[in-house]
Amino acid sequence: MSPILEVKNATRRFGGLVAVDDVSFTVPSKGVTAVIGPNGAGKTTLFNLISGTFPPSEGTVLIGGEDVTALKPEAKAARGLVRTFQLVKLFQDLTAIENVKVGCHLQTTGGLFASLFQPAWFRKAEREVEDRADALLELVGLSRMRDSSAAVLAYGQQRLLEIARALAAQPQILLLDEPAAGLNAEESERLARTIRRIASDGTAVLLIEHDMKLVMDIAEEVVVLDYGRKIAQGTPEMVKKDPAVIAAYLG
Ligand SMILES: Nc1ncnc2c1ncn2[C@@H]1O[C@H](COP(=O)(O)OP(=O)(O)OP(=O)(O)O)[C@@H](O)[C@H]1O
Repeated sequence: MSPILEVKNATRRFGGLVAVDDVSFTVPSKGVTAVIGPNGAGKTTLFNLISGTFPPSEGTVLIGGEDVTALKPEAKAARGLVRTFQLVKLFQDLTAIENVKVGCHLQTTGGLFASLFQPAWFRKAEREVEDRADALLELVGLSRMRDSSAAVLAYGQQRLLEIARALAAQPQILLLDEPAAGLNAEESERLARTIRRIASDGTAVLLIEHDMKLVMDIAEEVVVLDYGRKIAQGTPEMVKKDPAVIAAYLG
């Protein structure tokens, strides 16, 4: 399968510190790829340079074969790469459905004129957006919280809602930053099912995760970082047995 995302020899320095050191890997256009590694291994930095928060000091990032290394997050989103954050960034005063609709509206056009005068085509488009947002709430198991404001949702529900909103932009590749952080066992299980569904529906998923069980359950491919370097890559079974990985986690 041709890769949707390619990271080639990516390096990121902060002063004298090499946070990401000559890392290369590809993400196929379907399935779940995970990046793991001990604290400070460089996972967040790698995510930031993939999503465009800042560029790598050296190396390239390609989406669908196009060099997007220097592009900002919005420009990368327009090319199909969307991310969630370790800390939830929802609109707390909006309801669950409204938050997802905001994600849909990043794509739809119409503008002020249409929203004021509501011509038939606009109302139809609005209905479609609403239906899509409802389907996404269903996917993440939040239909019953549809009209509750984001602020009253439990933390785990907010994390799932953030994923629904990211999916509303119909990304080709979804970056999830520690999606299971702070979730209880039941919520993690729901999350795992949701991520598998997303991936089997044809979106590539790249995630950073500390929860090993989740990674082992859902990832087809695992990239392991330690001190900024890629020390292993392979199936969960392979990396679990890799002596370098075991040493990194024990060390
Ligand atoms: N903006 C920055 N300025 C200076 N150093 C930084 C910056 N961001 C990260 N670092 C350093 O780069 C290294 C990698 O950090 P990073 O947050 O990417 O690791 P991580 O694998 O995501 O860690 P964790 O699992 O704890 O979130 C660390 O030593 C960190 O202190």
